[in-house]
Amino acid sequence: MIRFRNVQVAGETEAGTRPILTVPDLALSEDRISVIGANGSGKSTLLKLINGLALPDTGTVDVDGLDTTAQGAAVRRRVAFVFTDPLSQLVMPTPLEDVELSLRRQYRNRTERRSAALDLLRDFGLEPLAGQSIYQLSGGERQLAALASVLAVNPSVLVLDEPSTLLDLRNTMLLRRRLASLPQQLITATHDLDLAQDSVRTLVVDNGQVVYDGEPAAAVSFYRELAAHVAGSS
Ligand SMILES: Nc1ncnc2c1ncn2[C@@H]1O[C@H](COP(=O)(O)OP(=O)(O)OP(=O)(O)O)[C@@H](O)[C@H]1O
Repeated sequence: MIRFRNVQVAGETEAGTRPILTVPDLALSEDRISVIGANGSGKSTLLKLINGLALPDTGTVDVDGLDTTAQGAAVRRRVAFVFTDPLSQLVMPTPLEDVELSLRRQYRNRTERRSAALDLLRDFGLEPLAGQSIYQLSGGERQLAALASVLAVNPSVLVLDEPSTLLDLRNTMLLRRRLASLPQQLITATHDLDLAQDSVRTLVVDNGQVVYDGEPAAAVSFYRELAAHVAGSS
């Protein structure tokens, strides 16, 4: 269970400090949650608060009772973050080495580690590409490799920040299928309103606040009306 209490995050700008996100009280326990909203509304900030990549200026965020400020390392062992651009995630030259790096705590023995890494890559259909340079992979293959690497540490929660933005339709469908099969709790920020509906609960963030929280189809309708209203008045 993820819990936000009296959370405020402020950002420094040339004009001074301004609020970026305010979340008075939010409990996230559903296994598939999506977050939608306009550019700059605060979605990434909300996601980063869940694994301590961003810390609240006031209030607290905790995951299964672990405080993200005081117990950040323990939180990050539970909560993995998948970035939009897999190249900011993949630190090793090949998918195999990257997954092996993630597995280094679980498998001290090199042969066992390699075999476990190959098993994981096989699950993602990436075994034939295990030794390929990450720069030679397609965007979709890279995103799946980043996902495999993140899952290697056995997180209980996966936070995904616009995971399909760089993917074509086929790879987006592949990613959606792969995500649907995962046992982890998934919290996904996205501009893809189909992907947003692969969830049981959707938060709409606007101007640094959660302005709608409910069933995905209703949340998407709310967001469409909000966007149309804003576009109409500008
Ligand atoms: N460290 C920071 N200092 C100052 N402002 C920040 C900081 N981080 C984010 N912001 C600002 O806070 C607002 C929310 O940013 P955030 O990245 O959470 O939005 P988002 O909803 O994820 O946007 P997008 O859909 O474009 O990715 C933006 O106006 C951004 O410029």
